[in-house]
Amino acid sequence: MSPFPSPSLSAASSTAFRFLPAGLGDTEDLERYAPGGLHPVSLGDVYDERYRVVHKLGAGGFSTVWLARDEAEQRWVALKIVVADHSAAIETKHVANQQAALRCGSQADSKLAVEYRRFTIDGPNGRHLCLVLPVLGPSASQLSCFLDSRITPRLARKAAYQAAQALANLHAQGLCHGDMTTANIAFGLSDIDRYTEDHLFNLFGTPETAPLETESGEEPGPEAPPFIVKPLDFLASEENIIRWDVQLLDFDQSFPTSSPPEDMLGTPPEFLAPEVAVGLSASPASDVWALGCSIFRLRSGQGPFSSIEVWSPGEALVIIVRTLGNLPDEWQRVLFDHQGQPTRDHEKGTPLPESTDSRSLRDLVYNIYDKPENGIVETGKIRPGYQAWDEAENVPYPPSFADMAWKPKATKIDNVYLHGYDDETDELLKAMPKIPETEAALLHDLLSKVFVYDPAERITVEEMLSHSWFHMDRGDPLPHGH
Ligand SMILES: Nc1ncnc2c1ncn2[C@@H]1O[C@H](COP(=O)(O)OP(=O)(O)OP(=O)(O)O)[C@@H](O)[C@H]1O
Repeated sequence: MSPFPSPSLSAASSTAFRFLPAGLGDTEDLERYAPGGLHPVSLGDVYDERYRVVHKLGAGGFSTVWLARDEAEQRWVALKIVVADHSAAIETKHVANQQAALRCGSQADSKLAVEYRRFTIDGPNGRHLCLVLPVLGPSASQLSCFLDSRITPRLARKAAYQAAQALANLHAQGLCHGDMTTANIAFGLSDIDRYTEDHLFNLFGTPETAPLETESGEEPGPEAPPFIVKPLDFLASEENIIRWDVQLLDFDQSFPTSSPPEDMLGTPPEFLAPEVAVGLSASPASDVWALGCSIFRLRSGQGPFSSIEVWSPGEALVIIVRTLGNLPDEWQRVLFDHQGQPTRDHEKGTPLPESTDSRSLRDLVYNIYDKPENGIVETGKIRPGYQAWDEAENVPYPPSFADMAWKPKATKIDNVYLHGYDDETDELLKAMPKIPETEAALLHDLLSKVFVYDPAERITVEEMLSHSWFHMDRGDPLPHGH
């Protein structure tokens, strides 16, 4: 059990829902179609007299992102439309830093995906910042996600190296990213501008939509769109247009190394460096910690300090301590409030709870599992079958993705597909083939230089770039077509 009540869970349980789920899987938070929230976008809308919305690319905590045709330049763009409440803050807070990131990103081969331009939209829910971005493929969080999706070891090393190069590039310019997570590492697409709208629909299907309905049966007002759109799935096509290249995106939290923000970073706690979690400043070293977490997730499908119990800095520290041992003495005196945030207020704060169990970074690394040959493992045991909720989960990616990604849930162990988070799955995972020992030794060596408490002792991203784990494939040509 978590020592802190989860803010997100308690907020959700106390809120009545206005809208019925759209039944399209993972979409934006529909309740944010309200004043101050998301802009209601419909397919076919034209913004800034030139961007025609053709499909949806995704949604995040603060925005919806749309595939749009730029009629002025005859090219595809991603329109990121930020919630109204957040727009002004992003616009004013980091303009200078973003400009610096833009300058840095405009250099050839910077591996930073920076916006082409920005404008604002006035709508029923307020004024929204709208960023015009290059269209990218799936994020590393989508492609390397627990039992749903994994990337091949070779691609994991390449993507990790490129993410490290991108971060080194930023650091060399005196900037920190501030939100270095797998959600902000995205795979590129091979020349999407060569496709017409019809061609894209042939590849990925026409947009799937569902009417937006309210719990009460009343008609939604102008604050909500009439239809919700299912995001385009780049892995749903037989043709693979995803490149073996990644870019770093989202510079909303970037800052000059010389003036770190005073507030806690908005980074998901599982990527938060321990010094930041105890209330000290973010720095290039805290980016390196987050990069280490991202590298582990790229290679294994999950973060080293991820868990359903990690919602706050305090909870992240509990799992870090369980893995790396006691915090430095001074940090042990820091108190945490009931939401797991560090506080100096002795009335509101309590020390971190003592860790009762432990695990090692070494075990985490050496237990990374890989795809079995042909997606099948036979142990000789007879196991009871398991009925998946959605049989599509057990269908592997099309063959054109074979050298890039695989689905653990399409893996059969004895007669059972890998399915969910229960004791049986833990048992099934033991039968999966593990990362080769030579690679595990290198990865463990790299990560033990990253996951060091003292930021001054932590490896720099520049130093990381020469580590042998990244260069294991040196001399081996990339798979055909990459
Ligand atoms: N340039 C892009 N090209 C293609 N898809 C994109 C692009 N930018 C974002 N997306 C898609 O939109 C989703 C949301 O984007 P993003 O994570 O940047 O939003 P956000 O509101 O800043 O969210 P958060 O802060 O929660 O990460 C991403 O997961 C991705 O699927």
